[in-house]
Amino acid sequence: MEDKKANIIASVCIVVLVVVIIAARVSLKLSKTFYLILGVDISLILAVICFLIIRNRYNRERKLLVSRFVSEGRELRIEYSFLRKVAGVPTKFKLEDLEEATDGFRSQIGKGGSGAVFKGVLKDGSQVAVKRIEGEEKGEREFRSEVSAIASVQHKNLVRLYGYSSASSANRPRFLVYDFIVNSSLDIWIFPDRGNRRSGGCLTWDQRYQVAIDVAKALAYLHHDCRSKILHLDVKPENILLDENYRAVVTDFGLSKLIARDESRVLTDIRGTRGYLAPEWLLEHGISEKSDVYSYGIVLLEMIGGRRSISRVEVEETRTKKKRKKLEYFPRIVNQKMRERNVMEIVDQRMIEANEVDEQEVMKLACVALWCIQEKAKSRPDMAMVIEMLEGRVPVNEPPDSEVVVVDLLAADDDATTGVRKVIDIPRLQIQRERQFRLPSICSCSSIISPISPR
Ligand SMILES: Nc1ncnc2c1ncn2[C@@H]1O[C@H](COP(=O)(O)OP(=O)(O)OP(=O)(O)O)[C@@H](O)[C@H]1O
Repeated sequence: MEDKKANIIASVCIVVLVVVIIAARVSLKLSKTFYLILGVDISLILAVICFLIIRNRYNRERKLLVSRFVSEGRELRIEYSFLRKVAGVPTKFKLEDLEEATDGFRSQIGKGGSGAVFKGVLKDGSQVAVKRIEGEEKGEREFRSEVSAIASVQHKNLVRLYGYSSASSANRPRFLVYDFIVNSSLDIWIFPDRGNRRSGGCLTWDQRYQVAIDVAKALAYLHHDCRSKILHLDVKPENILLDENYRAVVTDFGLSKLIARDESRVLTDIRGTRGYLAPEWLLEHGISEKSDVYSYGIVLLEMIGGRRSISRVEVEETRTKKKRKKLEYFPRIVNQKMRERNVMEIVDQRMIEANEVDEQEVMKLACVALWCIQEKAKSRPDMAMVIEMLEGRVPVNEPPDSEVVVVDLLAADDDATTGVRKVIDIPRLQIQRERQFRLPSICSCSSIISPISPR
């Protein structure tokens, strides 16, 4: 616009000067004054033409420079976003992007303690799982620990955090965007259909064994190979996703804790899911990576048996013949059967029927699991050692005859039998020594932690 204006003014000036020359020629003939006016006019016309040439050249160069900067900037931005992707740096999404990706949060694929999870497709075609984190204070804490823990980790058995969207105001939900893992979580592949939770099918023995190794590798990486030690603190089948090849991908870092490499224990508020909690949450001073090892041990047992570590079974009273529900602690049964050399009796019946189970491997997995759930944290192996044992590079000895504490065995509600996380309230828990729960052998269950009052 500016250019056009200047060109018009210059052209008008030239025309005026030419008109002046013509008028002077007509009125003054070839007099001295005419030549003077002609000289001045020609100099002015030349000056205007020079000005136009210089100005246009300057403008052309400026435009070239600007367009070069713009294209370089675009290239830089593309390169930067590529590098972010390669380095795994999470992207910050706008709420509208996520609304568009999830078609207005329509297809819910799961629901956890912190909020619902939706399936979505991003503009570049990537399939994602969008987790909506609700709750003001708790939501913010979970959001922060999840982003800080997972943003810095890269491992094929850990879910990739694609991005996030933080709340614009305090009471609005936050979002975490993960890679979509097609086969959902392990629980639906190992526990038979439970009415409220659909069953995905029955994972084969080989697949279960592989999942055990994959999860061990993910945890070993978090515990030993990251700049800070990362404690997951919520290891359970619901937080182990299965990809298209039924390989495990550990997710949900909402409760995780980063601790310095040289810190061996850390004091923190009690968190996790009933049924998977290590006894040191209440019995010792602080927790450590061995608390994850404990939860992992419970998951191993659940994979072998195709049942929760704590379940309600119906029993008939011998005297009254009345039916009543009783809580059964699976690790205790595993221990007994192992001692009696009847380990195949604890295996998921569906795998036995398919005739696909290797007894030696069952023995090995059960022993590793019982090592992992030892009462004393220091008696448990670390995750690196678990991998060595599972992959057969280190022999697995029979676990020692030590006490194992059952956390929440007498919980009044059903949480421990469903894997649903509940905030655990310490003042409402007490530790009791219950003789009738003493196990006869390797894994003796002598302490019960139960709520003082039912919820
Ligand atoms: N990345 C993902 N890809 C596919 N499905 C997912 C993904 N993340 C979560 N899900 C599904 O959503 C469910 C809920 O996940 P979420 O992590 O919110 O809750 P949870 O682990 O069950 O409970 P809590 O958060 O209380 O421990 C999972 O069990 C799984 O079925």
